[in-house]
Amino acid sequence: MSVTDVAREAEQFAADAPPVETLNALAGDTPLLTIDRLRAGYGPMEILHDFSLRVGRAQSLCLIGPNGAGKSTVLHTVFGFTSIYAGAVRLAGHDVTQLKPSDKLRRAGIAYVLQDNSVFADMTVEENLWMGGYLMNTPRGAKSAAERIFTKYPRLAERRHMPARVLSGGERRLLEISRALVMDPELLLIDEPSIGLEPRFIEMVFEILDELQHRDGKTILMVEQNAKKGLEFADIGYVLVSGQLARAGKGTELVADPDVGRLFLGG
Ligand SMILES: Nc1ncnc2c1ncn2[C@@H]1O[C@H](COP(=O)(O)OP(=O)(O)OP(=O)(O)O)[C@@H](O)[C@H]1O
Repeated sequence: MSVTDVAREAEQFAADAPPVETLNALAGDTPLLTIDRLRAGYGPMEILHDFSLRVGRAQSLCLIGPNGAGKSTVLHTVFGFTSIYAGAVRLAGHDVTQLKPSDKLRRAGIAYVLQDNSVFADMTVEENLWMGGYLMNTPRGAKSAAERIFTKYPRLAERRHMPARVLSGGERRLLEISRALVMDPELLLIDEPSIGLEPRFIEMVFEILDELQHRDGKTILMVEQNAKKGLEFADIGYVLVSGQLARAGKGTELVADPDVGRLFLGG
């Protein structure tokens, strides 16, 4: 099948959006994040069209889909980086649609781990963590949060006085995730956790995410270019095509779905 055929078939796939009842059933009785009929984009350019999403407390949801489908734009929108033309974003029933990113972090308990390498390379590991608490009222709060994280991740503790630039790729990603944990968020938005990492570090990152979800009760909304890995990890998978929701199901069910496999998991 040619690339054009795949693209055409993926578009047809998108014409069949799942009903909101399916999204509700997947998220269970206590949705933490609810997105309803969202239209959002950048300036005048609408990227997400009538997009809805539900993820329950302490659940994980992975967005997959072709390049440019708008997966990262969903995360940008939840965090407050896009223009929202219609629809609503709610966290635990509270409307957070128009909250700015600093308030998402400080008041709503949403943290965002960016796709790009975002460590402050010339700062130490410890200083990077303190930066995660820059919105706290006192530096002491950030410092004690950093100590909590060092107890949890000895790998970072052993390197606390080293500049972040000397860390391996996996350690950098651990530091980025940890920095987002300083404010003790309830919802973690993670863009491409495995991008650019060697296989052994990919496993490490997914183990950390698993622990955050299942031990610490964090809710995770992520985008993952390694779609199979992301769907195997997540409770819920959504397939996004051209800014529209094309399919939603349990992650493991989507991995086993032959259409999803052929069109989005490389066969
Ligand atoms: N900050 C921005 N300003 C303007 N347009 C943007 C911005 N970020 C993304 N876009 C556009 O929005 C569209 C969707 O991009 P997005 O990054 O959300 O897709 P994606 O599904 O995450 O893609 P990929 O898998 O390639 O990362 C693209 O056409 C992109 O050019």
